[in-house]
Amino acid sequence: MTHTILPEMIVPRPLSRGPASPDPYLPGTPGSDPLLTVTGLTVYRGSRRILDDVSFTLARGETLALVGESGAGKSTIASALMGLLAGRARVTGQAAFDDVPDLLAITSKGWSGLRGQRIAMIFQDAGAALNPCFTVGSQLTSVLRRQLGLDRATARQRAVTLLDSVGLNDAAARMSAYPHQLSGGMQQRVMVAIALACDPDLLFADEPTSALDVTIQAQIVRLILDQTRAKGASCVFVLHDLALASQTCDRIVVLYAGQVMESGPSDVVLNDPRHPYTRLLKSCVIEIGTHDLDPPDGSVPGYDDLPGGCRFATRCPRRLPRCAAERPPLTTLAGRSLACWNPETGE
Ligand SMILES: Nc1ncnc2c1ncn2[C@@H]1O[C@H](COP(=O)(O)OP(=O)(O)OP(=O)(O)O)[C@@H](O)[C@H]1O
Repeated sequence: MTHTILPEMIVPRPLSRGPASPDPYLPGTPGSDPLLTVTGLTVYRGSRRILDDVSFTLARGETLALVGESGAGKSTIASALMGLLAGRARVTGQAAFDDVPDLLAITSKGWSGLRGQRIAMIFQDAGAALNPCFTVGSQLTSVLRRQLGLDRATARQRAVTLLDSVGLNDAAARMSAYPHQLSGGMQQRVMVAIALACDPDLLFADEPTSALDVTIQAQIVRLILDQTRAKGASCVFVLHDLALASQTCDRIVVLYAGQVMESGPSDVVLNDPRHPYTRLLKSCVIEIGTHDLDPPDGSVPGYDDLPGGCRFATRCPRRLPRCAAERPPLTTLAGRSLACWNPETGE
C-alpha cells in the first residue's frame, strides 16, 4: 500500500496544543473535555471478533482520524457508534457521548433526536447516499423541517444559506437540481450541508473523498474541517491515508485487524511512531520527489486466523515470544497511547 502526498492535499490544522500531554486517549484522563469516550468497544460477527477492545477519547472541537488498512474495522467503529451496524453483530463496551451514558445501549427509538441532529455522518459515496428521485433542495429542506421543525419558507432560506456555505455556487438555482445533474464533488458538498444542517456536536466522515477525483479530495476534506471547526463540532474521520490524516486531524488512532495499535497527537504519532505497525504504515507513505520505499512484507491475517495476543504479531519485525499469546494493554509512552510489548525507541 503506497500513498502519494500531493501539495494540495496538505490542509493546515491548528498547531498542536503544546508538548505532549498525559495521554488523552486513555478514558478517564483528567484535563481534557471529552465529548466521546469509547471504552472496550468489541464487535462480534459470529465467532469473529471484528473489533477487539477499542478505546479512545475525543475532546470537544477536536478532529480525530481512524487510520488503518482495509478491513481494520474503521467503518465498523463509526457504524457501531451510530447504531448503524449492518447484519448480525454483537456489540459490547461503552461509548459515553456528552450527556448520553452509552450510545451502544440505545434502542432504535432512542436514536430519535440524536442521530442526524447531534451526531451526523458523511458517507463515502454521496452519489449513492443522495436520493436520485428528489431535488437537492427538497432533500435538504426535508431534513430541516423534520429535524428542526422549520416551516417551508424558513427551511428553504436556510437550505440556500447552507448550500452557499459549502461552496456551491449559485446556491438558489442548485436547489432544483437532481443529484445526477451535479458532479461528484458537488454531490459531496450537498452531503456535507445535509450532515451539518442541524449543527451536530459530532460528525463522522467515513472516507468522504474516496469516490472523488484526487484533485477534489483536498477541497472536500478542507471544507469538512473548516465547517466543523467553525461550528465548534468534533469530527471523526475514517481514512486509509496516514499522511493525509496527520496533515488534517488533531489526533490519530492507528488500527490493525480490529485492535488499536497506537494513538495520540498527529505530529507525535507520525514524526516519532513507536508502534512497529505505525512505522510500517509510515514507510508506505511516499512524497513527491523521493524514491519509492520497499513495500512492507506480509498482509493482514484473516479474522479466522488471528493470534490470541497482539494481532500484528505475525507480521511484526520486533515480535517477542509473548506477543502472539498475550495482548499488550494500551499504555502511555512519550505522549501517546501504545499497545506493544516491544516498542520502537525514538527516532
Ligand atoms: N455486514 C457485515 N457482515 C459481516 N462482516 C462484515 C460486515 N461489515 C464488515 N464486515 C467485516 O468487518 C471487518 C472490518 O470491516 P470494516 O469495513 O469496518 O473495515 P475498514 O477498516 O473500514 O475497511 P475499508 O477501509 O476497506 O472500508 C472486515 O473483515 C469486514 O469483512
